Amino acid sequence: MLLSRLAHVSREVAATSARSRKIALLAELFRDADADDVPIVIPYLAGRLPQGRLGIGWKLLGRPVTPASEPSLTVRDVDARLTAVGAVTGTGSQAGRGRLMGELMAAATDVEQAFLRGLLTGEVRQGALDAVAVEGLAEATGAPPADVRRAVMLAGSLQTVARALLAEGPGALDGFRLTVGRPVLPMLAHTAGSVAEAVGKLGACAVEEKLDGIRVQLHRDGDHVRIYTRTLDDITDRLPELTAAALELKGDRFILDGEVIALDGNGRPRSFQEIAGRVGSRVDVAAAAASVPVSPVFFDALSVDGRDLLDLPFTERHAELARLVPEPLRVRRALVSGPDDGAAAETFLADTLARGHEGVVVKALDAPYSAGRRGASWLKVKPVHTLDLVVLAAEWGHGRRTGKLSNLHLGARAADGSFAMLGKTFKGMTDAMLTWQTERLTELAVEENGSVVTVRPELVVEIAYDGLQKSTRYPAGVTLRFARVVRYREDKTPAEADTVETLLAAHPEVTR
Ligand SMILES: Nc1ncnc2c1ncn2[C@@H]1O[C@H](COP(=O)(O)OP(=O)(O)OP(=O)(O)O)[C@@H](O)[C@H]1O
Repeated sequence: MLLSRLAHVSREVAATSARSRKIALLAELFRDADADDVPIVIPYLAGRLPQGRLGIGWKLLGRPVTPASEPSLTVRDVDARLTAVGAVTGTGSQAGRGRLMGELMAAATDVEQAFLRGLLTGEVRQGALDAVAVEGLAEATGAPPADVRRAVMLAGSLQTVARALLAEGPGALDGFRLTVGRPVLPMLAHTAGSVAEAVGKLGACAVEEKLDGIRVQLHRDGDHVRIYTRTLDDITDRLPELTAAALELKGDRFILDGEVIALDGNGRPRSFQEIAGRVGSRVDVAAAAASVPVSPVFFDALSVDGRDLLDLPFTERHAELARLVPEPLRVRRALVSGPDDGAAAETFLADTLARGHEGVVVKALDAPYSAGRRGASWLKVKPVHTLDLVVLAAEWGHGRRTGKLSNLHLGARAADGSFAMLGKTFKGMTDAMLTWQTERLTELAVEENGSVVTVRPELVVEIAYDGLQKSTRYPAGVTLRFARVVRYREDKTPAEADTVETLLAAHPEVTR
């Protein structure tokens, strides 16, 4: 497929607000795409690079190049050329990269150049596009949209499903069933302001401890155990304790969902940083396991003995979990019959906080498992408000912070897929964090204007704040009070950052 086709469709999709028109445009595009174009076309449409990071900064893109008069570049050419730019390293690499980028831009028409600039600086990012693309794909291939959606949920990737559908037709969907050994995206939670609000919304529910560790999905098939993160990375080799624990359980074919945590000598949870460090360390696993031993705590069962449990109500999935997993390895919970029983939920929250955990997750008893979605039937309640925001820019620091990128510009997702700036912060950063963020943000830089460095919106940072206040200076009409950095969330993509809409909904006192 020619890049020019994609660039024009991308422009038209962005320009129309009608969902049905977007779907029709994408369906036409998919009809013309080869299965091998898909791994490039889908991320490009959403404004993502299949290579992830390329470190192509604004300096390389800054120079204008006369555009080609006729389109000739295919999407696969462009992808290969960008991979080549990313591969140039070492002394003189900046000049080498500049030359390759110049050649690419010279081969592109003006519409293609604009598309590539947007792609490389993160501006074409269209957050809400994946859902529309699923519909477009269904229309192009004659597959039922609901079946495509479920296949995407189970495959954890639109690209994988699109490629199979375009190559083999609707029959390819049979290959995407819940299977032990193939991870699925985990179900996520919405936020509620209080336990009373959560119980009021859900009625009969389980109130569970919210453990501040790392989400894990554990697959066991006989003696084979695999462990995946919420981004579906395989971390089996880093957590030998989990494999051992899985082999002790009663069943021999299952998929469980849970959290890995570490406890100190007094049985209180160790910090998230210690667990993250442990899970992130690949080198001397035995030494890491000796200094920070971890254990799993499970809260859901997705498949048992080859039976897919996803559509069963939580009560039934939990009964299966309880059959396989002994109580000490299950999350602590209280069953609450509804709002009249709210005091029991409050007591459980207070007790959970006293034991050092960060809050609770309130779960509807009758709800299915919505893999890959932020289901309305899981509501988390934490006393400290935090938001996951995207770093849009950073300012060079002064004094002790000279040479470091310090003051962060923070954005939440807006309805159109762009990011709306909510405010700035230079608080809460450790020295190690400053060094790390300076390095990462420099790689992501797209423009430098005075002391402000604009970056590709890729880094997600967790921010604590004391409240919202009205502000005419910021696009959403509000700004954060006393925002401070808690930690970077490298396990989250910008598409998972909090939205302006949910933020405003959580603060009716400001928007009234
Ligand atoms: N009992 C539990 N049930 C479900 N998730 C739990 C539970 N205990 C801890 N968690 C963790 O909480 C997360 C659910 O919150 P959410 O979906 O908003 O993700 P999150 O943004 O990572 O949450 P946060 O940033 O508040 O930790 C899960 O991904 C999981 O890692």
